Amino acid sequence: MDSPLPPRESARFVAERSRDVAVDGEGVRRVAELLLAASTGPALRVDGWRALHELNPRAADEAALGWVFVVDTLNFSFWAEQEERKCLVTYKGKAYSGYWSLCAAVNRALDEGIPITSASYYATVTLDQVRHIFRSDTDVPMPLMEDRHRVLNEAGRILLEKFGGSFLTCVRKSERSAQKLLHLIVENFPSYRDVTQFEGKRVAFYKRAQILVADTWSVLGGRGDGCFPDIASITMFADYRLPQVLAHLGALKYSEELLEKLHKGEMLLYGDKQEVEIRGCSLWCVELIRDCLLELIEKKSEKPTAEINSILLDYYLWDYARDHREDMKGIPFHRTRCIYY
Ligand SMILES: Nc1nc2c(c(CN[C@H]3C=C[C@H](O)[C@@H]3O)cn2[C@@H]2O[C@H](COP(=O)(O)O)[C@@H](O)[C@H]2O)c(=O)[nH]1
Repeated sequence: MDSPLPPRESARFVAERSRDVAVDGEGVRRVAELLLAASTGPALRVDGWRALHELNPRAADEAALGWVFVVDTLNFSFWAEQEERKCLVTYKGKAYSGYWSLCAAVNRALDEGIPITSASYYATVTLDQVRHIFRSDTDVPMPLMEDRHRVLNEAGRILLEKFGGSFLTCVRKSERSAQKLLHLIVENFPSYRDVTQFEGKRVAFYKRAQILVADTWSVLGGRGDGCFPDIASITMFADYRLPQVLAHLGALKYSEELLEKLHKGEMLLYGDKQEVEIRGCSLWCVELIRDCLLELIEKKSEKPTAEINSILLDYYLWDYARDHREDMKGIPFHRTRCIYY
């Protein structure tokens, strides 16, 4: 079977043919201007990954990479049916929701002496143990618990068989190429194969594989095994939060028909035409924002504190969405239940 279009080309293909979602040029420019103001600050830097997020590993070693691998293997589908009734995990006195509830549960397990980041453990962890490790403080469990159990066993078994149980071994096989690491991940780990089709073409957004490469780069601070000269070839990660914040900021526009569907909370299936249009246009939108931002920086002839790439823009916008949850209430996110994002 022919290999799918890579993420950036997939996004361009979808954006050029999309009918219910469109990138707004004026909105793109406004977001680029918002990011320009941040471009000299701590946020748009690889070190922000650790500095701005207390749950991320403090170290930059093999264990920290093991943490990143297991977290990104489970980094999907945290949205709650009802916003006011959701999974919460309290860690060191603070309650975390969504993606952070996953990180809090992993850290809580490690503190309880459960080796949840060791492949030899999660390759054979049982469903009951997974339910205990990712238990919620509320009566609302983390979504897709059975899928989480299945992908954990699968990823653990493959990491043991092919990489001696160490994600660092997989990273070193990439020989410091982000693209090679991306392909090692999707070729070896089936749950990362975020591939669908649009108008007869196979398209790949590889959301969890790309964020795994990005988090590998981040946890290693872009140094040593994490020094990827081609890291700028990684695009934003097509999840359900970025489209929402891009629509909120006016860079993405939905058709009336789609907006009505989203407001009603209707589910979109993974691979539905409109779901692919939302993800593809969001990815393409961030590529255009990056191009516009680099032009603005050039004009201001202000040297950015560090290299600006789509990963850092994504992280910034994802954090922005977290910090502006209230303001974004009027803009619905799309509801898809899957293991890919
Ligand atoms: N585009 C993009 N999507 C991201 C992330 C993250 C967290 N990663 C970084 C963030 C801080 C650390 O530095 C991590 O490196 C999670 N997600 C996705 O969001 C959804 C969960 O959202 P909510 O329900 O609100 O928690 C779900 O699909 C999850 O897969 C990101 O960064 N970008």
